[in-house]
Amino acid sequence: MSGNLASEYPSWKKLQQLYDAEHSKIVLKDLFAQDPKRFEKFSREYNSTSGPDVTMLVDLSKNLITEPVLDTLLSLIKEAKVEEYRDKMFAGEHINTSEDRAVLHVALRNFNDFNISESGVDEVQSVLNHMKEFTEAVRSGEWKGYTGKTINTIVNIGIGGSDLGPVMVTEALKPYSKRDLKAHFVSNIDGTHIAETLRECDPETTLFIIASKTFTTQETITNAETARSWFLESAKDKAHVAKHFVALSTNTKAVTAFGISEANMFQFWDWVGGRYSLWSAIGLSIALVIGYDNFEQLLKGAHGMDKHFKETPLEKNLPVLLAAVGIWYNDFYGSQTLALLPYDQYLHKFADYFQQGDMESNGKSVTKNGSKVNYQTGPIIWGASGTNGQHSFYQLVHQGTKIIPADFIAPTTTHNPIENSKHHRILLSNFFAQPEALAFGKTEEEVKKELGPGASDALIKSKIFPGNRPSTSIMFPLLTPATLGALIALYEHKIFVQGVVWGINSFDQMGVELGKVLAKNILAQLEKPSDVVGHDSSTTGLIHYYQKYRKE
Ligand SMILES: O=P(O)(O)OC[C@H]1O[C@@H](O)[C@H](O)[C@@H](O)[C@@H]1O
Repeated sequence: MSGNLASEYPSWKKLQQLYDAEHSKIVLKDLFAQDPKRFEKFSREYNSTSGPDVTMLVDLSKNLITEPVLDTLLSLIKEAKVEEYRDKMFAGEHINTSEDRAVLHVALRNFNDFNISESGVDEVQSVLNHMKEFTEAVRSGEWKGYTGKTINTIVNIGIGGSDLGPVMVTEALKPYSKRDLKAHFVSNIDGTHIAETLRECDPETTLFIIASKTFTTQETITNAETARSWFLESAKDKAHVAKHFVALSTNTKAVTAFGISEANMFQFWDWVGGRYSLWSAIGLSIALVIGYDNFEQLLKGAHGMDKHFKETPLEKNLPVLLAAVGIWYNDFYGSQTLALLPYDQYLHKFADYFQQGDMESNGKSVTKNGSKVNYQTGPIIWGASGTNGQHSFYQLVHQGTKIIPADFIAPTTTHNPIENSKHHRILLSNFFAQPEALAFGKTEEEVKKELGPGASDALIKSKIFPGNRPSTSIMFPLLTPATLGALIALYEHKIFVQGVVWGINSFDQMGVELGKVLAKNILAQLEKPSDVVGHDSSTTGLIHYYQKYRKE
């Protein structure tokens, strides 16, 4: 994050030479045949050294790497001063230079371990205490709605980082949830989202959580106002809002102007980036759903990974290793994407979550110094939970023209061992088989043997799997709150390492602003065709079409 161009580091040049000279010789089938210890060499086991016990296996051996490649990637990470910038982050230095802010999501899950001095850090525990007290009051039924009934439904209204984390985590930790507390998440400005949600809510028993760091986001404020009007249609008296609306925000003024009292506001700080905010008050819906103690386990699991990231040498450091292989594909193999493929239904929102986490962080093309990069930065993140993806897009992953690095993620044990864990054994057999098929493929000879004499050449060719397609496999015993915390933190720090190497600022999001400004301008012009000025003919034509056919 020095702002240097990555391509100017000596190791970058060496990697390019290695790629040019070696990549055609990096053939997984041969590498495994030549080295019976390849798995031992390229896999790492993580065991937490603080907080709850978390263990995780990260197997990098099915990646297109050799020891010289990995060593050079680690040298690149050293040359980019990742360790120095990591320490700056943990020390609260303002590494988000364009916004002059510290980047301290790690302080939200620190529990007084690392010494971090930045204003607000000393308030973290008191907000956690407030969250604990509140969640316990709601979950126990002590917190009553305006007619004296207990709360049985929560609606989190937020978007981006104020939505995706809570959605992903509440889904992932469903086994720990209070099943009689229904949770909804409204994000989209499309009125359908709030309208369909409100149809399932009773104003007497619903709690709205307005989650917005800035409390100015158009979607969230509009949805929150709609929810308040809907609520007041029944409750009538504005004084009842206090029992049914709470806010999670850094903006006290806007929260109180909305009509939510400060007592019902859960604060956080400008050093918490939206896409890193599930650990903050933004996690209130998570704490309500899984209980405060489980929420704390999530934080502690993440802290364990923070400690690992901060204290482990590069060659054993999991976020660093994931970042290293990602750079190798992204910048030398020319891969455009990274597929996140959890073989765990509870993680079905994991890829959605890291779409924002990774793409909003590293989707940049100028360095911190303002130089245009001459290499690829953040990958396109996508994915689906196994085995659904297998019956949809895996065809392209196996036999298409692109190299698609993929992370396969699975628990050894399921929360739902139904039918004697039969489902889980089938699921995991697929989890083991897919990376194997990707890596080793199927040769022409094997296809011929299988088809027997007389098979047409075209049929034979269509059944060949080229193999040598890379993947990383991540396993852990069970998807517990602490394990999930560690897994999320693993990817957060991977993103950090890559951002530092690429010299970009992973913590601003200037690219989301332009469209918002244009939309505001257009909104004021939608009334009549003569108001539509200052656009290209396409945009004008589209707005005119809308004006001609709309019915309101
Ligand atoms: O929490 P807020 O302020 O409403 O912001 C929501 C989202 O707003 C988007 O514009 C930002 O790109 C995201 O990073 C952010 O998470």
